[in-house]
Amino acid sequence: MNAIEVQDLRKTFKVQKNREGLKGAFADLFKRQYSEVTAVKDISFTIPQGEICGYIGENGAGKSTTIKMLSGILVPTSGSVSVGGFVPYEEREKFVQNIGVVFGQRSQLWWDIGVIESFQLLRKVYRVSEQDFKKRLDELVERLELQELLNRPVRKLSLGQRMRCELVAALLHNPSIIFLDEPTIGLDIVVKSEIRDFLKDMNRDHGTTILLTTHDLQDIEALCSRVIMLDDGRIIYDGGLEELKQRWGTGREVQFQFGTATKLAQLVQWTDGMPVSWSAENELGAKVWIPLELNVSDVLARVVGQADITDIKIIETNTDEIVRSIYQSGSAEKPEEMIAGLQDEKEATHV
Ligand SMILES: Nc1ncnc2c1ncn2[C@@H]1O[C@H](COP(=O)(O)OP(=O)(O)OP(=O)(O)O)[C@@H](O)[C@H]1O
Repeated sequence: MNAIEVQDLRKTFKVQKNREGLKGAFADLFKRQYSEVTAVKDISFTIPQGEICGYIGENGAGKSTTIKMLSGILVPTSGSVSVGGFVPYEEREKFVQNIGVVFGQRSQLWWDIGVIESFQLLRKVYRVSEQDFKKRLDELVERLELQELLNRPVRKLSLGQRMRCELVAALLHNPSIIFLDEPTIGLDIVVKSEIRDFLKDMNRDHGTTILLTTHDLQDIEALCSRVIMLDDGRIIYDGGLEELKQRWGTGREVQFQFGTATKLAQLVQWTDGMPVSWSAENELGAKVWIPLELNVSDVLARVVGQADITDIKIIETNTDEIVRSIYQSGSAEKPEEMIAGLQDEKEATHV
C-alpha cells in the first residue's frame, strides 16, 4: 500500500508587491499589486508504506512547501495529495492521528514549561490514552536517553537535546508516517549520528514511512534507499541513491601505499594500454583514476603482485560533488558536455 500519493501537485503563492517611495506607498494603500510565486510545479510521486525517502534540493526549491501540503498546513493550488489514505487539508482531525512532523528550524514544544508537561499537552491534543502514552514515552525516553531532561524547561536545553525531545513529541501518538524537515540542522556529528540510528531503528521495528528533507547528504546516505530531487519546484530525479551515483559518478580513485620506493613511470608501464591516469606525491604513495567503464579489479591485477603494497583505498565519486553538479545543471539527465567537464576537472588533479 502507498503511504503517500501525490499527483500533479502545485502551490502558487500570491505575494504583495511594495511600490517604491512615498508615492508608491500611498498608491499601495488604495490599490494593492500582487505577483505570483509558484513554489511547487505539478509534481507527482508515490511512497510505499515503510520506505525512507530523501527529499532534496537547493534553497527555495520547494521542499518545505511540499511538506507543508503533505502535512495539511497548506492547501494545494491544484493537484491531489493523499497521505495514509486521507486528504491532509480536508480531514485534519483524523489525519493528524496518523502522522508526525518535525521542522528542524521550529519547535512544537512550549518554551517555558518542563519537557514532560509539553508531552502531556500533546497527549491531550492527539487523544492518546494514559496507558499508551506511558508505554510509548518510556520506550522513547529510554531509547533517546532523555531521563535527565524531562523536568527541564525547553529553553534550557541544548539544540541536540531539544531535537531529541522534538522527535519524541512527534512520535508520542505512534504515527505510521513522519515528515522530517531538516531534523539534523545545526547538530554536531555525534547527535546527528544518534538521530540517524534512532530513525533507522524506528523504520525497521515499526515500518514507519519517513519523508526526510535535508541539506546534509550524509543523512541521505545513512538512511535513504530512494531520493527525490527537486529543482525550482520540479522533480528532476526520483530513484535510488546508488543509481544516481552510478549514473553521475565519473569513475573511482584508488590510492596505494608502498613499502618500498615505486616510480610513477613503472606504475604507468604496468597499466599500459588502460585509460587510467596516475599521480604521485612521492615514491611511497600513488593514486590512479579509473573511469567507470573499466573494472577496478583489472587495474589492481596489473599492480598487485608486482609492487610492494602496504595499503589500498578505493574512493568512489563523492555524493556531494555529484549532487552539486546536478543542481548546477538543473537536470539529472547526464549531458555529455557535463561528463566531459567533470572528467576535465578530475584530470586536472591527475598527471
Ligand atoms: N508563504 C509564502 N509566501 C510567498 N512565497 C513563499 C512562501 N513560502 C515559500 N515561498 C517561496 O516558495 C519558494 C519555495 O520555498 P520553500 O520554502 O518551499 O523552499 P525549500 O526548498 O524548503 O528551501 P530551503 O532549503 O531554503 O528551506 C521560494 O521561492 C519561497 O520564497
